[in-house]
Amino acid sequence: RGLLWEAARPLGRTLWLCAPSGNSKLQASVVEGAIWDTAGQERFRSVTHAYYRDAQALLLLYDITNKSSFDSIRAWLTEIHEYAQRDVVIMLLGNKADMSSERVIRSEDGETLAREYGVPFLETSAKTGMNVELAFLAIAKELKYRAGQQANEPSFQIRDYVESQKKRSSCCSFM
Ligand SMILES: Nc1nc2c(ncn2[C@@H]2O[C@H](COP(=O)(O)OP(=O)(O)OP(=O)(O)O)[C@@H](O)[C@H]2O)c(=O)[nH]1
Repeated sequence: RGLLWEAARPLGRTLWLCAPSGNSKLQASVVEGAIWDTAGQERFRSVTHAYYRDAQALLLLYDITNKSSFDSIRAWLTEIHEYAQRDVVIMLLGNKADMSSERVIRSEDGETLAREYGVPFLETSAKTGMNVELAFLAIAKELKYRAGQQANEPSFQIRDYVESQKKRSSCCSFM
């Protein structure tokens, strides 16, 4: 296992069932994809391009307990702008939200940065699973919308969807 294995690991495969609406006959297609976990460290930069260059979506994670991980997001966004597909779906995630006692990055700071770059934002926890499904679901809905876009179909806005679902989960979390 060399540099390439350390730079990116396959996390799993996805199967999207796409059924474009507005068709008289149901045309469902199964689209297969792959999810890769790429390394964040500087020393892998030159290698990780190869893994995200053709990606349809990128989840950009920082650690809410680690300021340098947050500070490197701007550099990643600049790099993505240079190397990734022009229409790539990007989502910013502030991970380790379960570690509130060690938090150094406020949720508002993540939101402000995301707004600046026009990307959706969520705080997540890989430990508790908080918002993990929502992040992947939002990306899947965006890609499905793009793939089957019909002329008179209402447009799907990933940022609005994430914001509405975030509100919905916080409004009902006490129930
Ligand atoms: N409490 C908590 N720990 C987490 C969470 N996500 C990851 N960790 C822990 O953080 C450590 C680093 O996780 P990794 O997934 O290796 O982090 P990474 O950013 O992918 O690291 P690189 O691959 O080196 O870029 C591990 O010990 C994980 O168990 C989380 O949401 N909450």
